Amino acid sequence: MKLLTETLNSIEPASAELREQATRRIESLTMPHWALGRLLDLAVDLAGMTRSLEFPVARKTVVLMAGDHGIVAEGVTPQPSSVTVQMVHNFVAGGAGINAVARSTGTRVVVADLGVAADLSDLVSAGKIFDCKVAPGTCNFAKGPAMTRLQAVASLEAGIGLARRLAPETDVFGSGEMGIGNTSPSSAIVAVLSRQDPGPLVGPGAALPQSRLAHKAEVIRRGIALNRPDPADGIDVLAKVGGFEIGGIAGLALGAAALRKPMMVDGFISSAGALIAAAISPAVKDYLILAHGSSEPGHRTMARLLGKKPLLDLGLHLGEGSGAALAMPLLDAAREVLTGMATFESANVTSEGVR
Ligand SMILES: Cc1cc2ncn([C@H]3O[C@H](COP(=O)(O)O)[C@@H](O)[C@H]3O)c2cc1C
Ligand SMILES: O=C(O)c1cccnc1
Repeated sequence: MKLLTETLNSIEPASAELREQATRRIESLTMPHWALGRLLDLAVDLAGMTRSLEFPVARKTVVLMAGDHGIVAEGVTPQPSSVTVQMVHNFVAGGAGINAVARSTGTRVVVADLGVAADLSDLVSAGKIFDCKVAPGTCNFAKGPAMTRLQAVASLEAGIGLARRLAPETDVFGSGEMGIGNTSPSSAIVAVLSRQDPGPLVGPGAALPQSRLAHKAEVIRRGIALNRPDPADGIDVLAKVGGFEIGGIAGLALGAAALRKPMMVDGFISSAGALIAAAISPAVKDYLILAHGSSEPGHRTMARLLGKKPLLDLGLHLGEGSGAALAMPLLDAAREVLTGMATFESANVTSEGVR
């Protein structure tokens, strides 16, 4: 609890002064007013987060958190839990979607076991993954809480610990996850925090047939009614209906914000983690960038709660951090625009009629 408290105490809002300076600089650059659109909004955001007009974004790290879910016993996903550990081996071997996308954008991928229901000691002792296992899978939240409050705090602190450990070699964090069944806790989290029925927020996840969606929604509805998570208490929501990797993502977001570093939020599950972080500390939102709009239906509500517009809209619904890795080059473009463009004055271009 000490690490969490200390982290929460050191999160400050982004700098309004640096946002203002970035805006003034952009208005002096040789283009019609705000002609690079949301790339410029991104540049302003990054200046405010990092307190620098020359914000560093070169070193990008997606932290891929893995965990299993007791709710899988309710038939809410077409896949068996064993796919989680199989995919962890695939990530380490470089063969997954995230590995391919990350290679193409110069993004490093690190894998952490937050709660996989399998023995991963071989990969841990080989230094291939971080061992942050809270427990081998959550409990079934249709029958009781997914985890204890202590475990929820442990998962948050594991994420904070990863942010701190990776910070010396990271300018921008990205969130990623793997955990069969994890669209169900994510749907529960957005339902609780938006105070809505889960029905319209629930989607197919990893290809659950349309005919099973009503069942998935009903399981989640029952889990919420049974556990009665308190929407005003993010740790309680995480403990009652969350997941260990979701707690890890929330912790990563808190840790990054405390370090004044941006975190690129991936899709549906990562946004659930971001929502938990924001429920615990609203100022964390200043340090979050929403990479893309997931095709999972509840994601629009998540984006609204986070107060963010996704950068990309490509129909992605893979997770793993793939959308976060894909959006990373936009940060380089934002930096280059702010630092590399000429001003009207320096290039001797008239700004008449532009401002
Ligand atoms: C082979 C495979 C690779 C994946 N990579 C990410 N996910 C994604 O699908 C899972 C969530 O969907 P649900 O809640 O329906 O189980 C998560 O592991 C998520 O990362 C995958 C799923 C599968 C099957
Ligand atoms: O948007 C996502 O992150 C997502 C959606 C479905 C399944 N897995 C991940």
